[in-house]
Amino acid sequence: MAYAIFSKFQKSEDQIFVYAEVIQEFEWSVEVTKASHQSISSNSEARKDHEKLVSDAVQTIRNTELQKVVLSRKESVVRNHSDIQILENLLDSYPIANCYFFYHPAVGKWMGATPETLLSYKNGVLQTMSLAGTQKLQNGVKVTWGKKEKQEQNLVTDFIISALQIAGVEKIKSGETETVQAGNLLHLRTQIQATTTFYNLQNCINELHPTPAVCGLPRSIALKYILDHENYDRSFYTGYLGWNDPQSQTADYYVNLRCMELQEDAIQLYAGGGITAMSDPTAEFEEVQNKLLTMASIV
Ligand SMILES: C=C(O[C@@H]1C=C(C(=O)O)C=C[C@H]1O)C(=O)O
Repeated sequence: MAYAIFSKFQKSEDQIFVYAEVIQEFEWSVEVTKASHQSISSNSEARKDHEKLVSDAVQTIRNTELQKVVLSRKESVVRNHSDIQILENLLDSYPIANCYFFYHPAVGKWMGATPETLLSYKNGVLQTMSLAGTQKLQNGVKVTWGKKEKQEQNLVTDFIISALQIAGVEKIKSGETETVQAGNLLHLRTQIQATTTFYNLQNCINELHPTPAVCGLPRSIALKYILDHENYDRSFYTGYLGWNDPQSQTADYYVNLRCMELQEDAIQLYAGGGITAMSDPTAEFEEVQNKLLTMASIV
């Protein structure tokens, strides 16, 4: 029987498994979104806090063995639409992302449009990706990437390859690094594939998650840094979600990014970015604002 999984950022916390008695497929024809185009308030307190968080991390990276850490924040915005309208806006606005709506009484309601595959599996082939580095899409402007973005994405690629090796997969191949679009943002992506058995997938996920695209390097030090400094609970943000079907031996898991938690009157938005020795606190705050905006504009 197929089942869906919704997992928190921290592996030690509860995971939600939902067994699927019925799987229904439907087609969605994309329409021009009726979204509210709400903007994110760039309140000076939030800016000051995030810039301080980033500059402290840059100092730590320069002076210790920490190489990269992903730092994030949560922002509450007013809800203007019903759950279903927000889901429609999401599907209309991000047709090439992996859009989801997850509801469970123990968890509440979460939605997202994630650009990042943690792992997908079909016909004995596992696919994953290294996704990092962010810039705003500017129509008509040739895309170039700075040293900071290339280096931070490279760290993720190297980590993924070694995690897969530890998980005992075979025939690891990585593609060219390319620029991909996610809403109004661009990222650097390298696709990576390998062969393995269906029964080794959980082991692969355990090695991969959390990748340095959402945590950092070295992983245990970055994780401790996040828990000690971020000052809020990421909950399901930067966790993973997806489904798994032992019968057809297929699986699809995504990293929970560009996501939100839906409450009665408010929506909690979550976003972050990778910090390295080369990070500029002002630019990092703007990057997080741009990511938050992908969701704020449709709720
Ligand atoms: C952490 C997030 O995104 C991740 C971090 C990125 C970056 O630092 O440039 C880019 C894509 C994602 O791997 C997020 O969207 O909240």
